[in-house]
Amino acid sequence: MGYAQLVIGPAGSGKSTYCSSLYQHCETVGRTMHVVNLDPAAENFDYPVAMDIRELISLEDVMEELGLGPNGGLLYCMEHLEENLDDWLTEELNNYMDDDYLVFDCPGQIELFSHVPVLKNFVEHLKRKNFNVCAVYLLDSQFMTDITKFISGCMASLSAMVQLELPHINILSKMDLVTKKRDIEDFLNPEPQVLLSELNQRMAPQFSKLNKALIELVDEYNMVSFVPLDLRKESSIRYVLAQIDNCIQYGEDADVKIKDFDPDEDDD
Ligand SMILES: Nc1nc2c(ncn2[C@@H]2O[C@H](COP(=O)(O)OP(=O)(O)OP(=O)(O)O)[C@@H](O)[C@H]2O)c(=O)[nH]1
Ligand SMILES: [Mg+2]
Repeated sequence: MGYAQLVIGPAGSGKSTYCSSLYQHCETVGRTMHVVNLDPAAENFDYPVAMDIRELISLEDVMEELGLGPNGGLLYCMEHLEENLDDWLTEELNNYMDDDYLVFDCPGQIELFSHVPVLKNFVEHLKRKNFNVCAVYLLDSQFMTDITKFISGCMASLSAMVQLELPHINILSKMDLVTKKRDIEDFLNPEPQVLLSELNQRMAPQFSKLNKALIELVDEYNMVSFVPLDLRKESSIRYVLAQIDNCIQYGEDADVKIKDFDPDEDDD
């Protein structure tokens, strides 16, 4: 059994920075994990790249040879990845062993996890290869400062949740940029009634029915739980990682193994 995080979220939400901070954290605590680059447009990395989509296909080539723009080119690259799951990905995954922990740094184009099936098929492939996978959805705390942005962030996260059908953890990134902690707290543990009245204040009266339906949706799916992440704090990274590990049952088998090798136990 392998373990994997699929790190997704809008462009610039801090996915690659999160991956590299997570990598450093794991180094510090003596834990092995591998970060995989799935962004064909990425150029600079703050983490050692364990697997790299750019070895399969280069965005530059695609744009040049097919005359595509950056976003169309990216979709082409991802579809190419989808077509190569059985050979390229399978071969790459063969380099990893049973208990390995992989973190996939995904591109930020939102259509990848809301419209096209590539990530869904990618995840299905990982599952077939015996990986426990969790979606880690990053949302920039800077976009959580008012109710309309909050709702829009929730909807984007929900669309990924519905598409991928994975255990799903929402993370509020860049908490170091939040100066007024109280503004954010309203959104970390929101009261549906408070959200609704704020939303009604912002929107014209004819939206009140829609507002009610949206808040009910957000409330019922219990998707409003965002875990704050402040990369300056080791304790914050540790907490986020523990939540995710729990989600993919990482560490549960390890406990059993430690027991198996208990030196104090008689092996008669
Ligand atoms: N202050 C602060 N800035 C951050 C943090 N995380 C990321 N950033 C900055 O936000 C910008 C985008 O970060 P990335 O990690 O590249 O974001 P990304 O989600 O990988 O972006 P794409 O791959 O382009 O979608 C960079 O300028 C980062 O330095 C954080 O925790 N705090
Ligand atoms: Mg990135």
